This record gives sequence, C-alpha cells and structure tokens, in this order.
Amino acid sequence: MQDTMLDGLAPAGAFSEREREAVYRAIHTRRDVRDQFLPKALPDALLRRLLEAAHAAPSVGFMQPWNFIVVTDGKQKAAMRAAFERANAEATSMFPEEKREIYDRLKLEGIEKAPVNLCITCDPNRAGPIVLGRTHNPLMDSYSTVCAIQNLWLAARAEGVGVGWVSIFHEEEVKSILNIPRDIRVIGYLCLGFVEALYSEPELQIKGWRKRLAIEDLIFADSWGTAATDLMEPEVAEVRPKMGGAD
Ligand SMILES: Cc1cc2c(cc1C)N(C[C@H](O)[C@H](O)[C@H](O)COP(=O)(O)O)c1[nH]c(=O)[nH]c(=O)c1N2
Repeated sequence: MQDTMLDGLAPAGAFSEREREAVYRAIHTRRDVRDQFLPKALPDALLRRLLEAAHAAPSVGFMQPWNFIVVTDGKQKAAMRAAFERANAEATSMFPEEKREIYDRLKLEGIEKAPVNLCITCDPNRAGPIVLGRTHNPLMDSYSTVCAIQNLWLAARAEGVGVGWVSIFHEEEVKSILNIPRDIRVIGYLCLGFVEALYSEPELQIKGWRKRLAIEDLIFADSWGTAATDLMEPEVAEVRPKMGGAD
C-alpha cells in the first residue's frame, strides 16, 4: 500500500451495491426539464457542489477549457428568452409541415422559470496552441466541455435539481448578451432549479416527437453493422439496475 500511495494510486474497486444503484438511478432517471422548476432559490453551497462536479470532468490534455457563467439577473434572463424566441421562430419553419404543429406545441426552454441559468463555455486557447490529445481533432476541447455538463446534470439529479439544456440560439446573440469574448465558444446553456416531479421517459417521447431507439440496433461487434450477439442474450439484457429509492 505504501508503494501504491507513492505512485499516486488509490484503491478503486467496484462500489457497494447500494452505491451502484444510486449511480445508475441518477443516470436512468435524469431528465431534461423545461417546465417543472419550483420557484425556490438554489443554495450557493449546492450550486458550488454542482460546479465542482462539472470541474471534475475529464478533459483533453487536462486543459479544463470550461467557464461557467451563473445567470440569475432577471434582465439577462429576459434577454436570453427573447434570443430563444427569435431563434425558435426560425426553427419551426425548418421542419417538414407535418411536424410543425407538434413542434409548436412543445415547450423547449425554462429560462425565466428556472431560478438559475448557467452558460458553459469553452476556451480553445486555455492550454496553448498544441494540446495533448487535440492534435488531430480540434473538437476535442468542445467534447471535454460537454463531459463537464453531463457530470453536472447527473449530480443535479442526485440533488433533486432539474436541468434543461437550451440550444435554440444564435451563438453570437448569446455572446453579446453575456459579454463573452470573441475567441470563447458557447457550448451549453442550462436552466436549473429544484423539481418535485420528472417525466419517467423523455418528454419528447411522451409528447410523440421521437422514440428511444432499441439498444440492440446500436451495438456492433468488431466492425460497423455486425450485431453484437453476445450482448443481446436475454439473461445479459436482464441485468438492470434497481431504480427505486427515496425521493
Ligand atoms: C446538446 C443538447 C441540446 C439540447 C438538448 C439536449 C442536448 C444533449 N435538449 C434536451 C433533449 O431534448 C433531451 O435530452 C432528449 O429529448 C432526451 O430526454 P431526456 O434528457 O432523457 O429527458 C433540449 N431540449 C429542449 O427542450 N430544448 C433545447 O434546445 C435542447 N437542446
């Protein structure tokens, strides 16, 4: 153990059954929230925990390219909502006619209802021009920032906080409202607030927009298109986490 500690290694076996259940429960019951936010402030300590979860995410070359703009000011939120409304009016016309009616009925943001909004950005210059792991794919810093968002989203589920991702904006408008420098990219804009209820399935599925795909059609073995038959066996598929628990 002494040597192990000198190496910087710490023991890392599987979690206990209860801990595993909790992790899978957060993953499988996390939802995108548009309308269920309660009008209750998020305590600073809780918000700080969520941001620390985000900051613990993996990042290419450990560049940690993210920043977090916490938006609570009513005027800023109103400006963001107006930016959404403009972009959403354009979005409607992009869908085929038969989908437009249902699109118009969907609620796609909770900007003003959520007590906290959070803009997550990516600074491509954070670690200099040549970044370990980004040398052959410049998008890796954006992917890293998305990992931070997912960490926050799962931690929020465990805290009883709902998160809704809003992406129907012109990036330049977001940058102008939030005073974001030119060379910084906007990766995500989230709405956060306590929730008492969440949909049991994606709201887009419940409202008839699109269904969850069968996982069996998505897993390949060794090369594209070859079904991974070992993973399709009923006894393998039956290993599901328990999702009960206190709320
Ligand atoms: C990158 C990105 C961007 C968006 C989203 C998600 C992600 C990952 N989602 C939420 C999305 O609709 C939702 O995740 C799926 O419908 C699946 O539902 P659950 O997240 O499982 O509830 C989303 N939802 C919405 O109402 N307005 C939006 O602009 C967006 N934008």
